[in-house]
Amino acid sequence: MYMDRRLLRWTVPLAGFFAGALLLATLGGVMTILQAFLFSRFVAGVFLPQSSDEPVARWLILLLLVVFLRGVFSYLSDGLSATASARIRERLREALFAHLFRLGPVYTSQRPTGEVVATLMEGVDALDGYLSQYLPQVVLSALLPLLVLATVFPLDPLSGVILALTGPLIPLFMMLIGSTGERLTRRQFGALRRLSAVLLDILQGLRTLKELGRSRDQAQRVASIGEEYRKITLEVLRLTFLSALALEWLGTISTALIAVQIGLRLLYGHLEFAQAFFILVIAPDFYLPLRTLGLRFHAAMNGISAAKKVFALLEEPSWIESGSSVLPANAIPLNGDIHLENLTFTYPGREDPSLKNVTCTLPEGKVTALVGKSGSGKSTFAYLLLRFLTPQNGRILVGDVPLSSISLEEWRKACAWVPQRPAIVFGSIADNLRFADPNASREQIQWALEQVHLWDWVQGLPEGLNTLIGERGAQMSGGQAQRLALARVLLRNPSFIVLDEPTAHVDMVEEALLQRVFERLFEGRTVLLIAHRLPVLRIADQILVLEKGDLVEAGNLDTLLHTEGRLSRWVQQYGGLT
Ligand SMILES: Nc1ncnc2c1ncn2[C@@H]1O[C@H](COP(=O)(O)OP(=O)(O)OP(=O)(O)O)[C@@H](O)[C@H]1O
Repeated sequence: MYMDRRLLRWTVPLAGFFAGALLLATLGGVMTILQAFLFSRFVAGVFLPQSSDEPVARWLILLLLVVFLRGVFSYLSDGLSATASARIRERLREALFAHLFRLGPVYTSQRPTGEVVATLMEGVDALDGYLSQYLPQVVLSALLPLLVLATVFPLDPLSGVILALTGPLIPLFMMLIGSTGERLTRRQFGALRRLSAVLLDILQGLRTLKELGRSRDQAQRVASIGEEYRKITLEVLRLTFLSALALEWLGTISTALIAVQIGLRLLYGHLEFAQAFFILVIAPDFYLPLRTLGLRFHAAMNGISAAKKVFALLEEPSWIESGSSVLPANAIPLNGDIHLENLTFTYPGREDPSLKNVTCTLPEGKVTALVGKSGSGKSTFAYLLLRFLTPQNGRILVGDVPLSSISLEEWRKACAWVPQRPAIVFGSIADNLRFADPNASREQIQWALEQVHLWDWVQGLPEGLNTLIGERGAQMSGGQAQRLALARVLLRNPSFIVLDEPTAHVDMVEEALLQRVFERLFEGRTVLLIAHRLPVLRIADQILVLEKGDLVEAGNLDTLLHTEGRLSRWVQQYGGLT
């Protein structure tokens, strides 16, 4: 039988639900046998003259009661397994989200978002068929036929032998088609993930694609993956229908075998009518759980393929150490100079380190700018400080305390990161600010917005702070989105800030506004400013120059400009600091 051990482990905390569902389904099975018995007695009572003194009305009332109870047991059993499945999926999704947070932005940025979303949404939902239908059915398909067999054998051993011999043909058939089914569903799920990834990428980059006139190519790309998905889905459906047909056929032939031998023996008077009729009525119910297992097998295959992807993501090793807090929380210095000592980092799968033996200090309360050509290691440097990555060699000290001994949670509270395009989530302006501090009062929010010169704008909006801003801040300009992100930083009041040149994509007016915001924001805080343009260096107290992962220059702007080095050469080559 197809089982996934890792998924089974997740069912353990809800074993009570599954046991309840199985118990109720077994009671339903007992009701099925009783129903067949009462039905055969009722029919015998109505149609056979020698049974005229049979309490027919009583059989009928009992029969109706049993049918009702069977329905109730089946409803409750389905409800319990569906609830267990929903809870497991909810917990799995929570665990996946938590793990994605642990993996951090470096991991998510190198995976297609659509693929991760498909695993989180469709992938986890695909487990439902496995958990709520297939898993209980595996047990029931062994239990219920045994129950029927135990009832039929004492009544009529010959029919019992035929049932016992034909029953295993169904699981045998399922095992034969199992590997083909598994291969096909794995391909189907893979195609679905690819389709989701491509669609999301296209939607996110639609404007660029239109500008480049490449939207038609992308439509063809979607069409070709869609076609691949259609073909594989049809193959899966063909296999599903063919196997359903074969299972029906096996069940019907086996029931017919029972019917023929019972009919003949009835004809020659070797069997009583009520007994023969009972066996005939109950025979299909012997095969039913096995056939149902066969039909649910495809849902299970889907679930197993999805489980592989879900657990692959869940077991993805993190590049971040959580850090063990050796000091009491109030004794951890979350400010002080930040020292980097011989820091080296190589991305998994890469040969060359992206940062080589870097040693420097970010002085407390000062602004350090980081410059270097694209790919020189600026983001890697920042990610190591933010602990999105853990260095393979060297260490970072905050004051005298190694960063690795500070708990990740404490450190994250002390840091703020403002990327070039900050995340503005769909929700109100207030929601976007409370992202940083869920307990922030209206006054604090107003204060933060005033500091970043957004309060007048917010007041002019019809719904003020409750105005909805779209995904990626669709109704805000780039500069306003930046300032909203800076208001969040103010609310959090961190001691260390990393900014990835926030003025890179804004006009001169906005840049001037941002400069004023920076003055207030940087006051008394240690700042690392990744600079992509030279004018921004004027704000910095210290400049670090990176080249291919090496720290090649460090000093203040005047010193570096008057030294023959990279920075002065770049200023001469690419324009001044205006
Ligand atoms: N996730 C990753 N996996 C493997 N290699 C990576 C990864 N991220 C960055 N690199 C490599 O590490 C080196 C430094 O990259 P990094 O992003 O730190 O440079 P950068 O100076 O920030 O560049 P940019 O200014 O273009 O953002 C580059 O060679 C890059 O290809």
